Amino acid sequence: MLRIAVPNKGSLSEAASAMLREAGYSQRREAKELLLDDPANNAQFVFLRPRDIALYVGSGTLDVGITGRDLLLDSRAPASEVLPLGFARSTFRFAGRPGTATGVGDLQGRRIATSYSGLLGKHLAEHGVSADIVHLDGAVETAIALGIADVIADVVETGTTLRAAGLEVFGEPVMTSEAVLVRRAGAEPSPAVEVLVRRLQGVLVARQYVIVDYDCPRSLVERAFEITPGLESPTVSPLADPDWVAVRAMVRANATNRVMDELYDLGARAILVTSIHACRL
Ligand SMILES: Nc1ncnc2c1ncn2[C@@H]1O[C@H](COP(=O)(O)OP(=O)(O)OP(=O)(O)O)[C@@H](O)[C@H]1O
Ligand SMILES: O=P(O)(O)OC[C@H]1O[C@H](OP(=O)(O)OP(=O)(O)O)[C@H](O)[C@@H]1O
Ligand SMILES: [Mg+2]
Repeated sequence: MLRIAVPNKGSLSEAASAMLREAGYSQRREAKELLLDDPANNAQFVFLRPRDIALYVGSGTLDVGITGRDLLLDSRAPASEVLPLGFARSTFRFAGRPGTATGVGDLQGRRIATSYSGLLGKHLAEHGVSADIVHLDGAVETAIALGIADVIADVVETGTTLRAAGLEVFGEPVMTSEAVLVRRAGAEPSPAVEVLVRRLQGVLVARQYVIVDYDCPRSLVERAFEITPGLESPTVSPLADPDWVAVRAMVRANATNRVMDELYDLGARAILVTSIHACRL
């Protein structure tokens, strides 16, 4: 049986369960459930703090888990990323009151508040900077106003929290993060994990791509293929009119309208866009 760690609360929790549900697995209905058996898929889900997931997976207690890339690195657990999952995207950055510092090189001897001491410590060491790390559980942005830190290192998404605290980012981002599927480093290949990965990849593709169908004059197909090359190559079917063909190709969902405009301008007609419910590439 495959044992899968899933975040029980926080930014990752709902999106992780939604993705697993889309991939055909059972997910809990009650936020307090800690364990969920999914006999149809020979799987068991264990709902844990996202910060602890890499530890359970790295120790081999659980087979795979969903956590944040930043949490994985912060944990220093012997687990590695198998598949990026495309949600909970964020950057990990330094911030302070305007004018405090311009980069990591200015942080020698300063007090830096963070919930990611492992990640920050490694970054400072890589830059030869010795600073005083103040470890906090959350609400790190308030630490400067309360006088216990000079700068912070924290997760930034929209920047709203920083602005509200009167802080500005400085220097290069320490890292970019998103939700990731993790496995014990060096784990043996496992058919059950491969099925999970293929299913999750199918969800990612179904979310990121649409199918475009259109009719195209035969004389223009080469130029139409440049607009819709598809993943491997577009499907072409004959039409009753020998001068026209029907074309079908996968297109990035965020390019849908640009592609439709370009096809129309080229001379394609009856351009239809359909969402993908599920797929295996
Ligand atoms: N505002 C955000 N936008 C995107 N990702 C975020 C955001 N806040 C946290 N994350 C990501 O969520 C993961 C942290 O999850 P965790 O549940 O520990 O913290 P949280 O979402 O801040 O929850 P809480 O603070 O309620 O405990 C990290 O991978 C982090 O990058
Ligand atoms: O750039 P933003 O879109 O504002 O998002 C970033 C904020 O979101 C998270 O905080 P959360 O609400 O989880 O509170 P916490 O600091 O207590 O973890 C994170 O720790 C940042 O504070
Ligand atoms: Mg938080």
